[in-house]
Amino acid sequence: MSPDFYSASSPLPAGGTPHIKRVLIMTPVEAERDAVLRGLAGAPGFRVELAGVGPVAAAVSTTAALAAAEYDLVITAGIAGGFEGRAAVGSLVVSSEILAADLGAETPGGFLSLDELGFGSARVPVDAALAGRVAEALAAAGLSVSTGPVLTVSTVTGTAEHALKLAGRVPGAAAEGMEGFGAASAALARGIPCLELRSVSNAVGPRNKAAWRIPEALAMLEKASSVLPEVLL
Ligand SMILES: O=C(O)c1cccc(C(=O)CC[C@H]2O[C@@H](n3cnc4c(=O)[nH]cnc43)[C@H](O)[C@@H]2O)c1
Repeated sequence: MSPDFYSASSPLPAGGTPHIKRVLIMTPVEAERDAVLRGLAGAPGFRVELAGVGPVAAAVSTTAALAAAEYDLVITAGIAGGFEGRAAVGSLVVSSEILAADLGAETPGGFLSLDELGFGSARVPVDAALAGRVAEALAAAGLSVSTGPVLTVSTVTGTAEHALKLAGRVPGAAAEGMEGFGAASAALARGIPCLELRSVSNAVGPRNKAAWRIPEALAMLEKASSVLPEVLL
């Protein structure tokens, strides 16, 4: 998708998205759900559900939510790690694709993804036009946003070496979370488009609890959520 970084001067296409009437937003935990709900401020057409933490919990809970009601779009929304040079702490990331970065096999020659192994796919595509519209709307609201692949991992990255490995494995990797691929796989199974919206609370890399900015990331997630009704519905 181009451009990868959006500015407030990017043109915003007018109106919502005609075929989207009901949006399911999955958040890992309550604090993220509450931030999204505050941002939506009761806008009709949205339902916010808890995904749980990790890809399996997200897949199971999203599958259940999609069985209970009809939706036209599934969004995973929450805080995340941002890759250096791609998504700074305090900024937002809209997924250009959603992938399970650690689903594959380690070999003496390096990591092989599920796709390379021939066992299916560890990637769920995202509608580029939709992701672009959302990113442009967030930028037009004055928020700092980039687009790029959002990685789903089962283990939070905790070293610079592993962060570099992931960035090398996925060119343009923007953010790392733990739920997107699970929710996206549930949506894909029903033929429903999906998106991931992440608010960066920490850098992907060496563990540094003092540098986490969780309240700020939740505040940014709330602001981002307030933009969704005008751009999606
Ligand atoms: O203990 C740690 O070092 C640590 C560092 C970052 C995040 C965690 C979590 O347990 C939070 C998991 C939760 O938040 C999302 N999240 C936030 N930052 C990241 C990250 O850098 N990498 C992966 N996931 C992250 C995630 O989606 C979960 O919902 C612990």
